Amino acid sequence: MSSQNIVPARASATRFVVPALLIAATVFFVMLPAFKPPPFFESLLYLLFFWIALATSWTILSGFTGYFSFGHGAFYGVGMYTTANLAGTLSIWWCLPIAALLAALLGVAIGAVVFRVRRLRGELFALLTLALTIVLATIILNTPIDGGPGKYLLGVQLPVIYENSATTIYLMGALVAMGSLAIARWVQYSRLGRGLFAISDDEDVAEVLGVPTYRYKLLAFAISSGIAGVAGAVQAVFVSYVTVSETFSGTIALYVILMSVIGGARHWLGPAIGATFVTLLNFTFVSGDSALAARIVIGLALILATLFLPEGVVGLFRKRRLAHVQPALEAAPAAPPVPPVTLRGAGVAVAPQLERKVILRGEGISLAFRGVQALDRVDFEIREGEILGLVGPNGSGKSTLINVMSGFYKPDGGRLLLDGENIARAPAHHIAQLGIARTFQIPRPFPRLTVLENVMVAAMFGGASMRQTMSIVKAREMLAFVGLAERAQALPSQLNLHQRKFLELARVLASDARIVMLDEVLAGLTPAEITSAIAMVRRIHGGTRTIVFVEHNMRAVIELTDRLIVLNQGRLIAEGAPREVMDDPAVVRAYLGAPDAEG
Ligand SMILES: Nc1ncnc2c1ncn2[C@@H]1O[C@H](COP(=O)(O)OP(=O)(O)OP(=O)(O)O)[C@@H](O)[C@H]1O
Repeated sequence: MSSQNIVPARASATRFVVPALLIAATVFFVMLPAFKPPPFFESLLYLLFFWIALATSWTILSGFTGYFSFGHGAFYGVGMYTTANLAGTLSIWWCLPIAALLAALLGVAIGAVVFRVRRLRGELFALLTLALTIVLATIILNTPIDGGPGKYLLGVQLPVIYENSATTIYLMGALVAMGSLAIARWVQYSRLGRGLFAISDDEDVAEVLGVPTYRYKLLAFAISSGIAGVAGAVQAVFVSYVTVSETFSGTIALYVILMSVIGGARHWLGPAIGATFVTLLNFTFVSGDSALAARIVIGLALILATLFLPEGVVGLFRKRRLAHVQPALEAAPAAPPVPPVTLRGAGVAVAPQLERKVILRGEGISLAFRGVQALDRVDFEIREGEILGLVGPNGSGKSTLINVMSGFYKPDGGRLLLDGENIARAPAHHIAQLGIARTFQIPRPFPRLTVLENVMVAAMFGGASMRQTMSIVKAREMLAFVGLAERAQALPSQLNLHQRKFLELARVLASDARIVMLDEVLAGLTPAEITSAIAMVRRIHGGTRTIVFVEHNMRAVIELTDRLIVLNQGRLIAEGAPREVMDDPAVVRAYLGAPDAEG
């Protein structure tokens, strides 16, 4: 799936083939009425266009971003009723943009509230959109927008472009469908798309890597609902009688989901393939008077697609491509080779450390989780170019502190000063863009993006803030650095734990972070892998990069770090040169679990 998202596929000559085909198809459909096809053919094509536009619009939000909407009928309905109410007084050419705008505004208004709440993902989001459709239908039914009996559009004057106004509707449908395909394709391969696919895979990680998740989701919602609005606006003229029961019936939402899932919801062309399949099937069976048979076949297709084609029909081609590179992936070494690096001896003179500039300072950082005081007025500083060890027994607050510094959690109290600016309440993506990057204790790669794409996201959205083409170069460079060049096209599930940890390292490196926070990067590794990982951390440091190193492996801590801070039960209990700190009686007591650990 994901290998088709990737930019290099577009960097070749084929980059221009698809847009040229889209333009050619648009010209073909616009010219078609000149050849006088039978009227039923125009109607059939119009229906096809309508479903292509609607299913494609659904995919931009739900397929790309992973926020499944069951309420797409609401945005389509806004478009329907915009035309139904305005077409008597305004030209249809005005109705279409107004419908798009109103539907997009509704999408943004809902998103502005819903996307702020982390909980409202998955099935909760789906239920909410369903509820929204019901609320909207009730409002429209009980106000002059509809009023109850429905709205007739028989008096609407449509410009005649060919011989009759029916062809004008066909033309509008063709343009909306082709336009929606062009927009979906643009979104998929753009920076926005890169962010949306990352959000779909792991929204929290996307945010921590620098993707402005809230803004991107709103944008996707606006584009998606805007297209649905225009499709509805044209459909109103096509059906010429608009009722609440028809417009807001669950069928519309169900059909677009069905079409997208069958065709492939994570690809711009997937919904169009699904829409073509379902519409033609419906047409064939209904014209043969067997609507029930059509439903059975569509249902079966959905079951088969769910079972065997999780990426839809488009996934068939994608799988073949991945299978093509599989032998090369298998041939790659199991563990990335790391050049021998001379480890620096333990303990570094304290005086030069103190002279280093403080780049991040925490003052009184506190955070409690339902009664558990994970961090209790912690004061600390991180100095430029040092490797700072952050240690402490299990549950002492190390990961929580990393989470606070990366913006993953907001502290209850205290200040976090980066070059003097308080970033304690800044969004995580902003902190990433300021050059603070982190790895996760248990690696969290984007599962459906390739290894290369995973690193590209960090290069594009982190401190480096690169353009997409440059991010490929950077990602390749960083994968080579950590020894994963051969695995660039693999999916993270094809990597072992050691390699997944190195993938996380490649991500923080690609982001050009000033401060790199490594959360238990050695946990779960074999002794040989630990040696290679320690060498890698040393190489990443390169004598200048600032690293915060959270670790339980004391050999590694002593070997690597310039300075240590020790947490116990959320409090900072010691700070200083590694060996001195480890000999500190308070630290010894904390590790041995003595009750008076604060000593
Ligand atoms: N999201 C959360 N919800 C509730 N409690 C939490 C949450 N995150 C951390 N805690 C609690 O906060 C305390 C500190 O946890 P934290 O994970 O920061 O410790 P740690 O030092 O990283 O531990 P370890 O070395 O085992 O990873 C623990 O008591 C933990 O249970």
